[in-house]
Amino acid sequence: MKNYVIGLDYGSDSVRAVLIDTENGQELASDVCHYKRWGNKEYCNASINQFRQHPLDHIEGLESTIKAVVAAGKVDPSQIKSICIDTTGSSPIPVTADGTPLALTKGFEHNPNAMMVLWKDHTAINEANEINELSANWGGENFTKYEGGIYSSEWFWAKILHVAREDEAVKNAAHTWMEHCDLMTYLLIDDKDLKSFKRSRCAAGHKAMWHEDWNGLPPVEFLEKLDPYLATLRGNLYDETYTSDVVAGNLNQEWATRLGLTTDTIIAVGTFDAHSGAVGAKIDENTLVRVMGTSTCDILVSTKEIIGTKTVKGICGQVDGSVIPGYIGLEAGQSAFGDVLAWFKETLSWPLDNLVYTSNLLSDEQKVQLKAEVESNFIKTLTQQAEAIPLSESIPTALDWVNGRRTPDANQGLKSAISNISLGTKAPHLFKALINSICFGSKKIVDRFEEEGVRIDSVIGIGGVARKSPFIMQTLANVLNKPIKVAASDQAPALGAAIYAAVAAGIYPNVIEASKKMGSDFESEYFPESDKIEAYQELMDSYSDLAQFIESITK
Ligand SMILES: Nc1ncnc2c1ncn2[C@@H]1O[C@H](COP(=O)(O)OP(=O)(O)O)[C@@H](O)[C@H]1O
Ligand SMILES: O=C(CO)[C@@H](O)[C@@H](O)COP(=O)(O)O
Repeated sequence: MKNYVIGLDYGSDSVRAVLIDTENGQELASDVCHYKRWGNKEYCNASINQFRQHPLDHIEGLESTIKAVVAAGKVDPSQIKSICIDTTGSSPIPVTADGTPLALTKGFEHNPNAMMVLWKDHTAINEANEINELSANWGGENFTKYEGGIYSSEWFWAKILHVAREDEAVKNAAHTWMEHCDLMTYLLIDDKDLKSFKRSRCAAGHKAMWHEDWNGLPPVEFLEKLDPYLATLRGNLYDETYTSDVVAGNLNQEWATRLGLTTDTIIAVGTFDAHSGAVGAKIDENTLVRVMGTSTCDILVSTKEIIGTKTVKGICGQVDGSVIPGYIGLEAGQSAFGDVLAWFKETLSWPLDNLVYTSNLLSDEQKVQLKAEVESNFIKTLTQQAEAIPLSESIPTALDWVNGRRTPDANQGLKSAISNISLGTKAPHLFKALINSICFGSKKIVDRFEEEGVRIDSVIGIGGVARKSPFIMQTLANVLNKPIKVAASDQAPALGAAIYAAVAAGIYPNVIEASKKMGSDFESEYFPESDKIEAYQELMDSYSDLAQFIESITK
C-alpha cells in the first residue's frame, strides 16, 4: 500500500498544502488559500512597518487547503501518514495558558498586538538595539554570537518586548508566546501540555538565541536586565527544542474530524519556510539555496567538523539541525527582494489608481478589463525594456534596503536610496537599477559567507522570482559570477515539509535519503556571461560606494 504525506507551507500572503507520494515525491494535489483579512490590509500599518496577521486567516487556510488536497488526491485517509508545517519566521504570536491564540479570546479579537507579528514587521527596532547593546556590554556571554552577532527587529525577543511595552492588556493576558510554526503544529496535535510541547529547533536557534552552549534560551539574569517581563516569560517558554524529523504528536480528534483524516496521522515538529524549501530543493553540503520571493532567505548546510566553534559574522544564525538534522544550518537573507520591485510597481501605479481607474470616462467593465491587462503586462513590459538597455548606457545606482538590511550585518533602520539619475532616466532604467540592487545585495551575502570561510560550490534558486524572472536570474548569475540552477517545484517549501513529514513517520531513515527520493528536480540553469562580468563589477562598486555613504549618514 502506498504512503502519502502532506506539507503545509505558510507564506507571507497565502498558505499552500501539497499531498505527496512518499515513494517519489510526486505531487498528487495542491491547494492555495490567500489570507482574507491580510489581503484587505487589516491590522497593518505600512507607514510604521506594522504587519500583523489574524490567526483566523491561518486556521481557515489550514482547513480549506488540507481538505482540498485530501479530496482532490482521492486517497484513503489511513494512507496519509503524516503532516509537517512550515511558516515564515520569526513570526511570534501570544497565546493563553491553554494554548489559545490571544486574538481568538474575548476582548482581543481586533487587537493587532494580540495577533501574529509577521517576520517583516519592524516596529521593534528600538528593542532590537537594546538587546544588541546589552548583549555586547553586560559582562557575560554574548547571546547573539550564533545569530551573526546582531539581533534583528525581525526576531522573537525584540517583537515580544515591543508588544509587551506597548500593550499592558496583551502583556497580562499572554501566558506564553509561540512561533507561528509551533502554534499551527500545536493546534493539530493531541497532547495539549504546553510545557512539554516540542518547539522548533529551527525557529528557536535562528531567532530566539537558543543554544546548547548556554543550555537553551538566554538565562533569566540576562533577560531581566532587558525587562522583568521577559524573565517571567522565560519560565513559560521552553528548554528543549526539536528538529523536524521528530514527531510532535498525533492528529487530535477535533482536527481529524474537521479535515476528514484519522488520529493515526502523525504531526512532525514545525519549521521555517526557507529551511524546508532548501530540503525540497535537495540541499547538500556547500550548496547555497536562495529562496527568492518577497524577501530572500539564503540557506547553507555545513558539517560540525568544518564549522566547529567558528561563528559567522553578520548572518541570521548557524543552528545545529535547522535544515538537516546532524548538520549546521546557516541562514542569511535580504528583507526585500521581490518587494523592492513590488514597491516600484505600486509607486508607478499611482496615476492608474487615482486618475485612470477612478475616471468617469471608463465604464466599470472597462476598468476591470483594463486593470487585468495592466496587471498581466506591467512587470513583463518593464522587464523587457529594462533588459534591452545596454550596460554601457547610464544606469542609476540603487540600494535594495527598502525594508532595511537583514544581512550581512542586520540594520533594519537603513533605507534605500537611488543615485545617478538624469533627465534621460526613464522607468525601465530605474527598474534595471532596482534589479541590479537586489542582485548586488545578494552578492554581499555570498561574499560574506566566503570571507568567513564557508565554501559555496553551487547555487540553487527557488521561489516566485527564481521561477518567473529569467532576467533577474541571468543578472544574478552575472553578478555572483556563478551558475544558478532553478528547482522545478512551484512549492519547494511545502515539498520540503512533506519530506520532513515522511522522515518523522519512519518512511525514510533520515532527511538526506528522503530528499534524494522526494526532492525537486531542476528545470533550468543560468550561467555567467563572461562579456558582462566586468560591467557588473563596476556597477557593483558604485552600489558599494552608495551603500557605504548612506550607512554613514543614517542615524
Ligand atoms: N516576473 C517577476 N519579476 C520580478 N518579480 C516578480 C515577478 N513575479 C513575481 N515577482 C515578485 O515576487 C514576489 C512574490 O514571490 P513569491 O515567491 O511568489 O511569494 P512569497 O515570497 O510570499 O512566498 C513579489 O514581491 C513580486 O513582486
Ligand atoms: O525569514 C524567514 C525565515 O527565516 C522567512 O520566513 C521570511 O523571509 C519570509 O519568507 P517569504 O518572503 O514569505 O518567502
